[in-house]
Amino acid sequence: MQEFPEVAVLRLGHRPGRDERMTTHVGLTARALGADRAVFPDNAGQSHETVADITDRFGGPFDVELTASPKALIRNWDGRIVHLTMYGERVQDVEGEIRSAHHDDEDPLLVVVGAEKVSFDVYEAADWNVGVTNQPHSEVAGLAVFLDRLFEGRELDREWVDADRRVIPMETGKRVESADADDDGE
Ligand SMILES: C[S@@+](CC[C@H](N)C(=O)[O-])C[C@H]1O[C@@H](n2cnc3c(N)ncnc32)[C@H](O)[C@@H]1O
Repeated sequence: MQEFPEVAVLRLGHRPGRDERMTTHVGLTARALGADRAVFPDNAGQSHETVADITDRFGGPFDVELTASPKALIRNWDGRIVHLTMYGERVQDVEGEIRSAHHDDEDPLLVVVGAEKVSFDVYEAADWNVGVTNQPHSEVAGLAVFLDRLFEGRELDREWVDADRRVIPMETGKRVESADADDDGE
């Protein structure tokens, strides 16, 4: 994809046990749909491991990190912040402004998604509070639609580097090849 400043996704809040799959899926969705990095709270070690393992096998570049203080990350973020929330402005109304700012900026963009109730200081810290519909649904769905709008679909054509394996798209059936097949001239 064309080089624009970094897009990082912060998962704010993680309830061990209950949120394991959701936090993992926030990371996998961030990776698959074009973000550069995901940051999880430091009690989400299992999700961190899973996302790192998928990146090792299916390629990157993509980083996943843990933080002891997600709120400090927001407070000290040197760039713009989007907070995804059902109470926010409609994504279709603000996506153009966010995209232009991201293209013009040299600073990274932080996309924040919650788990449970998000405190008001996050709404205030955000440059944009963005709703993907104003209906309650999921952080994974909201993130996927937002990233696809931000990148205007270009993320779907992304090339993956340092992958061990590659899925070959098929009309029917499942085919996964070793990425080394290219090196062997196959
Ligand atoms: C299950 S919801 C919990 C939200 C919680 N009720 C609150 O008031 O913050 C978890 C996260 O999903 C995301 N989310 C849910 N619905 C959304 C929507 N319509 N648009 C954007 N993000 C949404 C938000 O990031 C939210 O923090």
